[in-house]
Amino acid sequence: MSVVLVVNSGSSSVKYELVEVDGTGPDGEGGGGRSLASGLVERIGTGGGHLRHERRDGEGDGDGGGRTERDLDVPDHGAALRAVVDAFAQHGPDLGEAGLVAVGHRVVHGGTRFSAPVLVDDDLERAVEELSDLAPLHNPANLEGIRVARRAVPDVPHVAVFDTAFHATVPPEAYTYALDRDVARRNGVRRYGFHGTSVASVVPRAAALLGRPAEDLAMVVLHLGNGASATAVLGGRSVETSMGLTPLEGLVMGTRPGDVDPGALLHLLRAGGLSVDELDHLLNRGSGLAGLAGASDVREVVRRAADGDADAELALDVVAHRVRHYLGAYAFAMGRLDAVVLTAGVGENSAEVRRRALAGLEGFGVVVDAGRNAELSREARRISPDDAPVAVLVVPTAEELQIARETLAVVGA
Ligand SMILES: Nc1ncnc2c1ncn2[C@@H]1O[C@H](COP(=O)(O)OP(=O)(O)O)[C@@H](O)[C@H]1O
Ligand SMILES: CC(=O)OP(=O)(O)O
Ligand SMILES: [Mg+2]
Repeated sequence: MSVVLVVNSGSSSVKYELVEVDGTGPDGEGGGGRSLASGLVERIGTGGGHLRHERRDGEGDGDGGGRTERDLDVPDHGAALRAVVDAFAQHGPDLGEAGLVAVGHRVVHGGTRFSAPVLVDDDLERAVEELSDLAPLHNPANLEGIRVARRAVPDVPHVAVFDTAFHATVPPEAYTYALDRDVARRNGVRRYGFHGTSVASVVPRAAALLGRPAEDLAMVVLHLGNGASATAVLGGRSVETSMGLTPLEGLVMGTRPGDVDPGALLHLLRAGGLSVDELDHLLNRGSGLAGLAGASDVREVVRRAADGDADAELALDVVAHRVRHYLGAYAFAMGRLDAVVLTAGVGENSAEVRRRALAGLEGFGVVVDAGRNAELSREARRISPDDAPVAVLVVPTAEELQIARETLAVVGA
């Protein structure tokens, strides 16, 4: 039994989990994990942050058993991480007594240098910083998390687990952009892909649900959260993915547009009068659902659409249209399709987005059973009819457990 603290710093949130891992077998299969505590700091940098801390080790304080919630000011990810450390100190479990063997950190961009998890040191911190330009919503947050956590928990090794790593198997024809090859090479312009740890965590669960080895399966994994991506997974390996050099490409997201004609960006710079920084802000924070419908949270957009808001209605249709675009492309890229796997905040919870995205695909064997789709469940499950040619599965992402396992593999505990 080994206890690992996992820190998942996202664009506007920090998720964390204290996991007891039993066994470190092959990726995704080996041993399960028991969550001792987990939590979330959200709405970072908005002036109205919120912390939820939950302990599941049977201990606990206050009326809500092991659950504590409070609003607090979290101007940045450093402050969020300090709040997390405080929450453990105040409400437990005590990190000093938990038998912690390592801290695992999600790092979004690993560039070409990191295709596997590595120990954190000052050099790694510098590398994460240098890649910040390519993941401005994520790498700076990841780095702040690492810095605060290293100071707060200095006695155990810290490990960085990269979103990009799982996509190291994508072949050259899929990661190469058809730019001038010298310009592209000099500037390191190629597809990397992200959300890889999440995808790696759902593939074995999907295979188990189907009762077939992942090696035999062609799946498209739709990670639909605040960021969103599609990944073609053939024989258990990533062969194509929708995010690119940066986490801007591909599907429509909470505040990011996904694919846009690059000519439109030149036009905005030249004729639209935007500065580079304004364009950066537009693409990373002012587009996607927020840009189309005025709200980045799918729950809010679905509410507005139900109330007859035409912008919200169109936004959901654009989201669905782009999902189908990638689904079709990846089925053809793989030459077959056994399963569509939905995961992350939206994929796991929004029956409405699932319904819209997969509507009208019966001719290709993709069918969603309305009753199964509407069921509220936290379990991995099938939402297609049992006899449909393509299985449609909802599988909760186990990003934190996956990071814990990969962290343990690095520290050899
Ligand atoms: N019950 C729900 N119904 C619909 N959408 C939900 C629900 N819960 C969460 N979401 C959506 O999930 C998104 C967050 O997904 P998540 O995977 O946690 O993103 P991230 O890791 O990028 O912060 C929210 O923006 C929200 O739109
Ligand atoms: C890479 C990425 O977009 O991550 P997230 O969905 O956590 O923002
Ligand atoms: Mg996420």
